[in-house]
Amino acid sequence: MSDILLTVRDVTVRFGGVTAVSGVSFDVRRGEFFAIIGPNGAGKTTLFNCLSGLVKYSGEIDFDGAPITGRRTEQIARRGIARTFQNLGLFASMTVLENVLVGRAAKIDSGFPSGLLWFGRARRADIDARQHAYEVLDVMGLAELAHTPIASLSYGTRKRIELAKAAVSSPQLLLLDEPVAGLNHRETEELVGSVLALKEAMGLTIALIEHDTFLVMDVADRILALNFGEPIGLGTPSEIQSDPRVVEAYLGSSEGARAAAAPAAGDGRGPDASAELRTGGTA
Ligand SMILES: Nc1ncnc2c1ncn2[C@@H]1O[C@H](COP(=O)(O)OP(=O)(O)OP(=O)(O)O)[C@@H](O)[C@H]1O
Repeated sequence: MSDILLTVRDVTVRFGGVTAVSGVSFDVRRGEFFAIIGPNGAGKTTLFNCLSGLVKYSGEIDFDGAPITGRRTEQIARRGIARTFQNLGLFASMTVLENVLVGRAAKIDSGFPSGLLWFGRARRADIDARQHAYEVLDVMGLAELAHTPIASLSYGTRKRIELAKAAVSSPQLLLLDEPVAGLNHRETEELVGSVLALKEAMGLTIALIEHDTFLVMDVADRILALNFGEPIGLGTPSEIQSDPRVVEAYLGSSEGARAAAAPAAGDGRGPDASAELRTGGTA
């Protein structure tokens, strides 16, 4: 089995006159925590939409040794790519467990004929799904909320339920689209803790889009930086942090790039732009 789970080769997306993603190539290794950063409009969400089969693109994407280019969203989900979105997709009147089980349904082939002919098997699948949903909630420390209606939970907890819903399909690759947007410090820590616990327990590979660069530098194994749809840097957090092109994109000036390349902060030669990137400068 190859060490590489996902390969993106020369992917380009155009919307009319706008090139949202331009010639992007990268690999994601099995078990890796991979992050995509970039200023507003850099093409991050569009790139995720390519991975989920939601937009048409030129180029090639392979997942787990086979092409997924041209595949429909449901086919890609069944192959093992799950995703959270920026907006919550939960049913407020349903319980936590019921919502999480909606995520499991994406994985199960419970078409009418098989449900009819294999009642015993379908019932078994339902029991297994519930058990697995409890296990996922338990890993996240949320099992006691299983029968609580979503409507009575805080926004931060709902975000974690959204995560459980994506994880319950036992994906190989979990795509997280700005999962901590709108969360306070404590809620952010809880959500990141849940992501890392799930990654460990389920052997997940994670790809994350995130504006909070401090968080990205803290959790990612490798980072891809985009600007105006183009890849401008790919490497470890420390490589990205000291990459003049990345710093320039964030600060919008070559002055920033020079400052980032400086050997140390506070040497009297200007602002420490790499510190800005480290501590969560606006993405
Ligand atoms: N459906 C669409 N139709 C036309 N243009 C689009 C569409 N979706 C995205 N774009 C444009 O493509 C570019 C990239 O957008 P995208 O949302 O991928 O960026 P992003 O990095 O995710 O931004 P943000 O951080 O603000 O979410 C932008 O110029 C955006 O306006």
